[in-house]
Order: sequence, then structure tokens, then C-alpha cells
Amino acid sequence: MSETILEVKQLTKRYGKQLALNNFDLTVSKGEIVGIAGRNGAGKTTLFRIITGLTPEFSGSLSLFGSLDEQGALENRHFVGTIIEAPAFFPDLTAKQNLEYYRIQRNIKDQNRVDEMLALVDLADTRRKKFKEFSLGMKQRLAIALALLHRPQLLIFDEPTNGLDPTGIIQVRDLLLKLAQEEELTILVSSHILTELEHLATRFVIIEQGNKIDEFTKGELQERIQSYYEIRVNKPLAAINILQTAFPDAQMELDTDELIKVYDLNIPAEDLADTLFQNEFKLSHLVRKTHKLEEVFLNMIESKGRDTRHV
Ligand SMILES: Nc1ncnc2c1ncn2[C@@H]1O[C@H](COP(=O)(O)OP(=O)(O)OP(=O)(O)O)[C@@H](O)[C@H]1O
Repeated sequence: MSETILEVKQLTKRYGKQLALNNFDLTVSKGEIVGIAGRNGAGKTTLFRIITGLTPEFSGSLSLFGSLDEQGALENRHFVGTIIEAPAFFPDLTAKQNLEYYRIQRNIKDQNRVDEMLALVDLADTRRKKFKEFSLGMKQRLAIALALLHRPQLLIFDEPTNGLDPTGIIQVRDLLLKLAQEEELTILVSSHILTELEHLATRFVIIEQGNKIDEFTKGELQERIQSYYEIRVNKPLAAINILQTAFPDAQMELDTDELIKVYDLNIPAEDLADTLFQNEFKLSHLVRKTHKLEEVFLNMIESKGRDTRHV
């Protein structure tokens, strides 16, 4: 069994009448990169603030590094590195000077740690460049270096790719992957765009209006971005019934645009067309398509979110 790094059970947080988190359960094992995806206001930051101790009032239980009692969890927060809000860096200081300030302030004895971190996040060459002259991606990488300065085992990163351009997104993502592999970090990240977590996370949790509405592994996600046939035909309702009778094992649906979707590419397209022709349907469109990830994400929120609202 893999080591449990974090376990929260039945986490609930209200801000007045606003339910920000509702009976939220989450277990994170060592070495995992867990992506929390949800729209703006879904509750991601609230979850991270509770885990990191920034929001101390909540109901439910929280266990960090196996320590169940609240006091123990507080002590174990030393092993957590956090980027929830942009850290305060001095605009006129360099990357090295900024990190050195925090190294001394946090009483980290290892004097090589700053150079080590700058190399790790690929900022060693910035030399005299001041923080205010950094790109957003460089600022984000410096924030990662700061969060890791005290050698945490769990990194919690709220919206790491927010505001970054495509190059910045890839740089930050590759850095996080490298950290997970080389530094054996366990990582918890959030995003309002599932696509941005797609090539990073090993497991995904979908949150909507404070509720966990879905959870799946990277492999399971691939299955959901499945390919399918899209068919337009006159009398689509009658046609889907005929197709379903002809191919009883195939999963099919009629979407809101009256398009038939057949989720079984083992059926040759000609067989679908033949069945429709033989039953005198007029076929105007038959193409092979693949679901787009954001589409899968929004469908998930729409269908499962509906069931959990107003609780
Ligand atoms: N300090 C607060 N006071 C009142 N309401 C709050 C507070 N913090 C969060 N909320 C509310 O709780 C809900 C969850 O907010 P949260 O910031 O956790 O969402 P989020 O998923 O992180 O969204 P975003 O991506 O926009 O940051 C929202 O409805 C938000 O308005």
C-alpha cells in the first residue's frame, strides 16, 4: 500500500449562507500529482486554504502525513509547500536576493539551497535581472522555488498556469513533472481548465459548487475522450432505435442537435450506413469524431453537478 500523505473527510466550509465546500473527501498518496479541476468559485481555493491552515475554521477532519489530530496536522504543515496567492517578492531585487531574504527569514541553514533552487527552476542565469523585469512564467517559477526552499514533501499550488502564455504553461508544467520525478514531491494542483492539468496530473478530481462530482485516473480520462461516429439522418429518433437494435452492444445517444453518436468504432462505418439505407433513412452526414477534453469536462459538470446542487 502506498503511503497516505493527505486525507480529508467530510470537509465543509460556509461563508455566511454561501456553502464553499460540502462534505468533501480526498485522499492523496505519496508521489501522486492530483489535479483539482472546477470552474471559478467551485471551491478549489477554499479546499487548499483549509489544508494549508490559512482557513482554520471548518468542519470535517484533516490528516497530514498520517497525523490525525489537529495539533499534529499543524506541526506537519512544515512539510507542505504552498503557492495559493502570489508571494510577496521585492520588485527591485534579483531572484537570488529575493530567495536569500526568505532563506534567512525562514531560518534555513543550508546556504547552497538558494542556488540549488534557482538551478532547479531554471532561473540561475537571470543574474542581475530584477524581479520587476521578469516574465509571468519566471515569476511563477520563482514562486515554486520559494515554496520548495524548506524541502517540503507536499506542494500545493493553486492555479499554477493562471495568466501564463502557452510557453509559460508548458515550462511550469514540465517543472512540476520534473519535481515529482526527481524530488519525489507529491503535488496537489488546481485549475479552472481541465486541459491544463491533462498532461500533468496522475489523478483528477472535479469540483462544482463545493461538491466533489467526479474522480478518475489518467487512464480513465483517456477512455472518456473516446472517439465516436457522428450521424445526421432524417427521423433521428427512429434511426437510433433501429441502430440500437442492429448493434445492441454499442453505446449510442441522441444529442441536443439531433445528432446520433455511436461510441463503438469497432463497427465499420459502412455497416452503420447500410443499416440506415436498408431502413430507408436519408443519411446526410457520417463522420468519425473525438470528444474534446473541455467538452468532457463541461458535460461532467453539467450532468453530475445538477444532481448535487442545492444540498
Ligand atoms: N472569504 C470569503 N468570504 C465569502 N465568500 C467566500 C470567501 N472565500 C470564498 N468565498 C466563496 O466561496 C465559494 C468558493 O470560492 P473559492 O475561492 O474556493 O473557489 P475557487 O474554485 O478557488 O474559484 P477561483 O478559481 O475563482 O479562485 C465562492 O462562491 C466564493 O465566492
